[in-house]
Amino acid sequence: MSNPMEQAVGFQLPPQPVGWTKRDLLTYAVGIGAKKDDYPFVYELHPQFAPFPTYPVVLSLKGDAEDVTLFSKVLGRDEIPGLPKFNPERAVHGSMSIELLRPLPLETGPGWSMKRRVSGVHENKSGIIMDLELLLVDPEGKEYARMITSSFNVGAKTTGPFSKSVSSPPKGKPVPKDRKPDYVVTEKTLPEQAILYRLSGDYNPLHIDPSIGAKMQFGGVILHGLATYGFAARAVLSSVGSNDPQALKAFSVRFTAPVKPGDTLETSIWEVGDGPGGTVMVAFVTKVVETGKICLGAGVAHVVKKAKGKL
Ligand SMILES: CCCCCCC[C@@H](O)CC(=O)SCCNC(=O)CCNC(=O)[C@H](O)C(C)(C)COP(=O)(O)OP(=O)(O)OC[C@H]1O[C@@H](n2cnc3c(N)ncnc32)[C@H](O)[C@@H]1OP(=O)(O)O
Repeated sequence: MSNPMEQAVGFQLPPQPVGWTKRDLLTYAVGIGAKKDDYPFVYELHPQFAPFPTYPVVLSLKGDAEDVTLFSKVLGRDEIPGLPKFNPERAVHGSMSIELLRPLPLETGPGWSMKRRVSGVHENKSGIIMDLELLLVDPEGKEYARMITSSFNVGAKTTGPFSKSVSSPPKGKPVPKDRKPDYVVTEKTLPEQAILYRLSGDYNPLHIDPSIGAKMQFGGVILHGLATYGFAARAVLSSVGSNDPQALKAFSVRFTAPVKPGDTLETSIWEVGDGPGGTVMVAFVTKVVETGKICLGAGVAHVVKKAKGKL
């Protein structure tokens, strides 16, 4: 008998209304660790002010909300046929990828949305992973970003091993074992990093209520995967793309170990060849310095290489 999760693969959810303001862009920049001189992302009157390019990754949880939302209500997961009941208290973010298709505006008006479909479902010994493909479009249907986000429902089960996908994130190359990284960026997150990042729209209590992380065996609060993702994207964009907002064309990771607010993140970056459209293909990993564990693995980015200059 076929696995009931077959029905979920390719399932289209209704488009999700989304939107942002300049203030949302500034809030996101701070949530991913931008510093006081991190122009053009932290000052709206700077001549090159622009969205940090990974900004759209917040939208599947933020939607078009301007206020706090209830995390358990925004996932839309129960509408998908064939999947076992979703338990938000046993879900972690498994992976995230974004491809930027055209420059993002500084703010949106009405009519922006994300088209959404389940692009893959996988069951393994640890649980069930659902991949959701998201396409950010303006009111005329012009495409700005394509994302694949995977949620890992730890401990969920159906009839056994299963894996089916209709679309995948950009493929990378493994990090070279025979040479040192071209760049290493080390940054300490703040003990308050999660309470800052959540203001971008992910109000999952896992990142503020220590009792939830304790139940999940994390020993307390953990940082949003997408906050760590943003730290790594800043490291890659500043090293290879000279902080040019248009230089990052794709950025993809797997979340391989939890990070605690206050941990130090070390991102090791290698240029590994040509990427599509005149970009450099970049491979990277991010390590938690205090534990030595890799927290972002399978990192791949496509970046237009830029010489360092003053923005
Ligand atoms: C927008 C919607 C998003 C969803 C909502 C998210 C809301 C957020 O607020 C939540 C968060 O931000 S949580 C914080 C970020 N995420 C994390 O910290 C997770 C860190 N990773 C882990 O804990 C483990 O790797 C763990 C638990 C993921 C897996 O660990 P193990 O159980 O030890 O599994 P392992 O033995 O390593 O692998 C088993 C099989 O699973 C595959 N796999 C592992 N990691 C994967 C990943 N990240 N994505 C996809 N597949 C993955 C392995 O390949 C392996 O497969 P197989 O058995 O077929 O070989």
